[in-house]
Amino acid sequence: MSAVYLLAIDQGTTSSRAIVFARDGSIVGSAQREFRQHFPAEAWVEHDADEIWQVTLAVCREALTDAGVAATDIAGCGITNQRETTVIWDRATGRPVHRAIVWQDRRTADWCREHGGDEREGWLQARTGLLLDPYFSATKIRWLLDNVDGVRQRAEAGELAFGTIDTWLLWQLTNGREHATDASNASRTLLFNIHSQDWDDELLAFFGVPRALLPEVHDNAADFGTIDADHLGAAIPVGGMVGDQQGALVGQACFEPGMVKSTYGTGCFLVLNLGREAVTSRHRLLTTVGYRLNGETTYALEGSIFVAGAAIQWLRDALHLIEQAPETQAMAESIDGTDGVYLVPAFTGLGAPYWDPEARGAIFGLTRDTGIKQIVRAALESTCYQTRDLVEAIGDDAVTPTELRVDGGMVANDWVCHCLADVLQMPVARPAVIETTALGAAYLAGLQAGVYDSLEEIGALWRAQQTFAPQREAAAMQGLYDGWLEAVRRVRSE
Ligand SMILES: Nc1ncnc2c1ncn2[C@@H]1O[C@H](COP(=O)(O)OP(=O)(O)O)[C@@H](O)[C@H]1O
Ligand SMILES: O=P(O)(O)OC[C@H](O)CO
Repeated sequence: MSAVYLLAIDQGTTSSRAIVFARDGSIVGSAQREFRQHFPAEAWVEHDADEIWQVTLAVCREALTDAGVAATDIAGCGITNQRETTVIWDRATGRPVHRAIVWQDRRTADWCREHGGDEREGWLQARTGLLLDPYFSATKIRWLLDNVDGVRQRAEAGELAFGTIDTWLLWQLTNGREHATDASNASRTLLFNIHSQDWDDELLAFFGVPRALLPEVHDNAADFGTIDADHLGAAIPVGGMVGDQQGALVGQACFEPGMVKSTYGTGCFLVLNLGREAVTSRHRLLTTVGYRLNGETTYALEGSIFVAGAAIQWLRDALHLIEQAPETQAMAESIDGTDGVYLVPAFTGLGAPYWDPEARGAIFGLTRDTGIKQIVRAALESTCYQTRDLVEAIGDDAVTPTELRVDGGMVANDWVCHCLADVLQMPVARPAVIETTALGAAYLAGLQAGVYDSLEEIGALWRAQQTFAPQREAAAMQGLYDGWLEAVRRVRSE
């Protein structure tokens, strides 16, 4: 019998990746390509959905070649994606009516402000677990319906389809046969009721979105159709679909309530498994679908920090204090502390749990002795302090985790992992397979294909590459964290 492989498509904000995994979760081959970012106006961000499809198809082919695996040896494909990003296309031609509006795009901020208010926000949070914010898909769809010629009429006539990027790729991969999404992606639109697990007519009426636009919503491991043989050389079933942060929750095998993962890329997304209970946050964290399997929903609480690795990019590209991100490790290690220097990277406001779009970044505590190393270390520390802000909030809303599973480009930095363990006063585990998002999608496809029988079987495959235990004293860390809270207080707009 030939070996069994799984193909994961990871369609991110700046690049598409495809990875071929073996049954044990090891990587056999991969490929990655970046695509163009479009910034047509201040705070607007768009992607060309056709370009996304083309680069994604290309990396799938390249990954199979890199792995030396034929499409016929792939038991199933899983798709994971940048979430919320919105595409509307013509069902007859498969052509988008406009460029995709990306999750980062803020063009609907005024609409959100005008239609918000405590009562309305409470109503939305109770149904969707989310906030009224341009981040989510609903107001992006509305903008397309209101601003692109003929789109509202064509949508109402059933001629058009809406999808997040998972749905768009599935449509293309199946040559227009499948118009479907999964519960985790649907739960990021503001149109999906996370309790009834269905599109919600009252939400659709509020945002003015015709139901005819919407895809079917499946479990995360389900029959999503089959990739047409002309794309990859043989028909491949699509058995898994999941938003990327929930994909990492699965890839990190956080299957028990109270388990939490945190992904450190450009920003940072921390996701806690809530089990069957859709806890409502008092700290403006998001209640979302972690995953839905066999019709049973596991909920999750999510906190997002806008700037994590992006602060390191800023040190490199704007301040020219470093040439490469990995240099920051030795610089931080070479001093005992920042001598009271704090860097609050609120470049685009503050995310969870503050949600203060008007706040701006600052560096505090500068003296004649402050040098590059102190500023670099303060930038790394800011990511750890912001993680503690989120952990404190989820502890108050739900449960304080006992361990943090981390992934993403920034945790290649050992010093960051040590610092996280110290600031959180809890062990920080870095897994052997760092591509957790794609791995999660592959696992879901493997569940559907019968490669795995259960989440327990998948959980047993998870291995820590290294676990970092707290080394510095709790009292000293509390003192440093108090200094951070004071620095945040000083940058806030209210
Ligand atoms: N050794 C390192 N130390 C600190 N930051 C790092 C290191 N390596 C990468 N980074 C940061 O991690 C980010 C890249 O991580 P990645 O997971 O690829 O992000 P994304 O998927 O958001 O593009 C960059 O912002 C970079 O500055
Ligand atoms: O593509 P990423 O990794 O930046 O993730 C984007 C998130 O899904 C947005 O919610």
